[in-house]
Amino acid sequence: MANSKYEYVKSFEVEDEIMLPIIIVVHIDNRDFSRFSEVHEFVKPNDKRALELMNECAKAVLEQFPDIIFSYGFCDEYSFVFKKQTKFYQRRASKILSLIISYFSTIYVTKWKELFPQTEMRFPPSFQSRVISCASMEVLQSYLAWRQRDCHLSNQYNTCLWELIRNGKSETEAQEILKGTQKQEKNELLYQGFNINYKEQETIFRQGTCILKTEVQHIVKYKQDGSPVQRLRMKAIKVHSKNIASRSFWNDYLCLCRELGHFEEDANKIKPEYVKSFLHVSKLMPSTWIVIRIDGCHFHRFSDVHEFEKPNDARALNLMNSCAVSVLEEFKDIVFSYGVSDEYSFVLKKESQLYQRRSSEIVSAVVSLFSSMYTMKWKEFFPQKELKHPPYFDGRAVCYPTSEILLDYLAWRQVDCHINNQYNTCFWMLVKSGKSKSEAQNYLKGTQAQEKHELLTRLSGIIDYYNTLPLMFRQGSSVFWDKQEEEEIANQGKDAVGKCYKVVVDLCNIIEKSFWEAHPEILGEKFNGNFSSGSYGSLRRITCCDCKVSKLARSNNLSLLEQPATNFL
Ligand SMILES: Nc1nc2c(ncn2[C@@H]2O[C@H](COP(=O)(O)OP(=O)(O)OP(=O)(O)O)[C@@H](O)[C@H]2O)c(=O)[nH]1
Ligand SMILES: [Mg+2]
Ligand SMILES: [Mg+2]
Repeated sequence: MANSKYEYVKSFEVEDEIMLPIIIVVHIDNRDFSRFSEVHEFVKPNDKRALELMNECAKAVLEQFPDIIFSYGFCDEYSFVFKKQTKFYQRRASKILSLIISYFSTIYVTKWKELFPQTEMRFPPSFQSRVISCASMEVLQSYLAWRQRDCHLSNQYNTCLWELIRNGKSETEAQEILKGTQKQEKNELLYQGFNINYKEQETIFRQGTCILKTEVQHIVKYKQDGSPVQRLRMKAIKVHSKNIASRSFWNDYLCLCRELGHFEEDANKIKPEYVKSFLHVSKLMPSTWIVIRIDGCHFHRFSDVHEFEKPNDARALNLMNSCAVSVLEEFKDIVFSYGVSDEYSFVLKKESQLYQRRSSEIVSAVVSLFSSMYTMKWKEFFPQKELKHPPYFDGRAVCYPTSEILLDYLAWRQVDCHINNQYNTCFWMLVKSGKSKSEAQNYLKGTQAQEKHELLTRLSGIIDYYNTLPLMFRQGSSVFWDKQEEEEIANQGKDAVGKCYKVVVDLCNIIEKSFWEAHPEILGEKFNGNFSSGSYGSLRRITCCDCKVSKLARSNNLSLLEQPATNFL
C-alpha cells in the first residue's frame, strides 16, 4: 500500500527489545485494589473467591501464551516467567507487558460470574504491568523469594489487623498495636489473643499460588487393539509450596529446569541490590506529547469469528469509541484520542505527570482498562452475540517533542484509515461482484487512489460512491473533551452545573489545521499557522455527562475525500 508523507513519525518509536539471555518476568497488579475489593465486598483479609479468580486468569494466560512457563501470585498480583529463549513478539517489552495485562483483564471480566455468581461487577477491574529483567537464575530465584516473602508478611499482618478490628479496635488502633512487631510477636498475638494458629491458616493465603507448565501423558488416540497412543503434552497445573525459591521445589519440575535452568543453592538472603533492580522502571521524556497506541491482537480472526460486517462494522467501531470515552474519563491527562479499525491512539498532555511518566504503568493501565471495558460493554453493542474469544490489545508509548510532529502523527493515522478503508471497500465490492479473494487482491495491486475511486463508482453505479459512505468509516473517530453549550448544561439539570466540558465522539478531519484552530483548548496551545507555546491556560476537566454521545460531523466540508485522496499521500 502507498506510503504517506507522514510516515516519518514512525522514527520516534523506540526499540525496547530485552536482550538474551535475560529472563523475562512480567509482574502485574491491580490498579486500585482497595477500592475494587471494597465496592465488591471482598472478605477481609483474604477472599478465597477473589484469589481463585486471579488463579483462573493466570491459568488462562499460561494456556494462551505457550512461552510462559511459570507464574506465582498472591493477593492482587501475579508474576509470569517466560522461557529463557523466548522470541515472543521479538522480546519487545511493551508488546509483552501490554498483551499479558490485556488478556488477563479480559479473562478477569469474563470469569467473574463463575466466582462471584451473586455479585454484579460494578466497575471494570484494571491492572498494571511491568517487565522485570532477570539477568541470571540467581536473580530470578531472589525475585521469587522476594515476592513470596511479601505474600507471607502481608498476609500475617493483615490477619492480625482484621482480627483486632473484628474484636473492637479501630483501624488506626490496630495499626498502632502492630507497628514494629516482629513475625514471632504477630504469631503470638494471633494465638494468645484470638486462639488462631497461623500455621493452620489456609495454604493459599500463607503461601500464594504457582501455576506452572509441566509435561503430562495425553492419550491422542486408541490403536485397533484398544491400546492407547500417548504423547507428552504441556499442561498448566496449580501448586502450592512453602518455598518456591528452594532447590527442592524448583528442581522437581523438569520443564522448569529445561526451559529456565536449575537453582544451584537455596536462596537464604534476598540481596537488596537485586530488589532495587526489581523496582526500577524507565520514564518517558519530560515535556513531550505522549501517545499511547493500542491495537487489537489478531482482530482479523476476532472479527471473522464474531461475523463483523465487512469491511466496517459500525457496532464494533462504536464499541471501540465507547471504551475510548471511558479511558478519557478515567485518565484526565488524556487530551485527545483517535481511533480507527481495531486501534486507538491516546494523547497525553505534554506536562502530564501521570504515574511520574513511567512508561509501563501508563501503557498497561490504558490497555487494561480498555480491554476490561471492551469485554464489559460487548453485550451493549452486540446484544445478540456471545463473546467467543477473549478480545485483547497490545500497546506502546511514543513521545513526540512538538505539536507539529504530534499532528503529523495523527494525520498519519487518519491517512492510513483512508487508505485502508478505500482498499477494503474496493476489495469487498469486487468479492461481492463475483471475484475470488485472490482475484480481487490481484486486481487492486498497484492501483492508485483515483483508480480505486473510479472503480467504486463503476461497481456501485453511484457517482462519487466512496463519499456516500458513513464518515466514521472514512475518517475514523476522534474522542476529546469539548466545551458544552450553556443550553446543553441547563438541559442536563443540576448535576451538570459547573461542568463546562464533556467527552465527545466526533467525526472530523484532523489532518486539516482548521480542526485544531477551531479547538485550540485541546492541545492548550495557540494556533497561528504554526503552533506556538502560548498557553490557553489549564482546562477544567469534568466527568462525562453522556458517554454515549456521538455527534454527527460538524462541518462536512472537511470531508477527506472532497479533495483528491492523493493530497495526503
Ligand atoms: N469485518 C471487519 N473487520 C474488522 C473491522 N475492524 C477491524 N477489523 C479486522 O481487524 C483487522 C485489523 O488489522 P490489524 O490490526 O492489522 O490486524 P490483526 O489481525 O489485528 O493483527 P495484529 O494487530 O498484528 O495482531 C482488519 O484487518 C480486519 O480484519 C470491522 O469493522 N469489520
Ligand atoms: Mg490488530
Ligand atoms: Mg490494527
